[in-house]
Amino acid sequence: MDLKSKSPFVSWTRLKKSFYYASKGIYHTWRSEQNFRIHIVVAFFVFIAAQILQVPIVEQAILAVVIGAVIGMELINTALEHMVDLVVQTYDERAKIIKDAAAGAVFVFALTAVLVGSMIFIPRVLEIFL
Ligand SMILES: Nc1ncnc2c1ncn2[C@@H]1O[C@H](COP(=O)(O)OP(=O)(O)OP(=O)(O)O)[C@@H](O)[C@H]1O
Repeated sequence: MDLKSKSPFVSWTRLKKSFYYASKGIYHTWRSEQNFRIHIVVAFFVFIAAQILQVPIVEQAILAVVIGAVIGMELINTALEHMVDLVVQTYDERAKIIKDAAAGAVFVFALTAVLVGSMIFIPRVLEIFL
């Protein structure tokens, strides 16, 4: 076997390409999905609030994980919506189930993020006002 033709352990060109395509997917979702834009803006303000309220780094990491999960799930939801639209051009009950279940998954993640955010922020905000 020709060893030179073997692909390297890490190809920087391929790595750069995959980052480029991933950023295109994120940009497309930002342009087309209102919920995605809302999640990103909320994430930004949560980060600012965490700095102002001096939330400990471990709790900030937990916030980052739940917010990242919501944003990632929104991207998967967008991919699924496009996949369904590519395959199904007419009304189909199965298409409805796929889209509704994917939207439901985003909703569950978003509710979890709100719950975690409330657990972290509400006691601190109450401490300021009470
Ligand atoms: N081909 C289809 N067959 C049956 N129901 C569909 C179909 N396409 C969409 N639907 C229903 O319409 C809803 C909205 O679908 P749509 O593709 O507009 O997504 P959306 O949730 O509005 O996404 P977006 O965030 O892009 O606005 C779906 O959740 C589903 O219930």
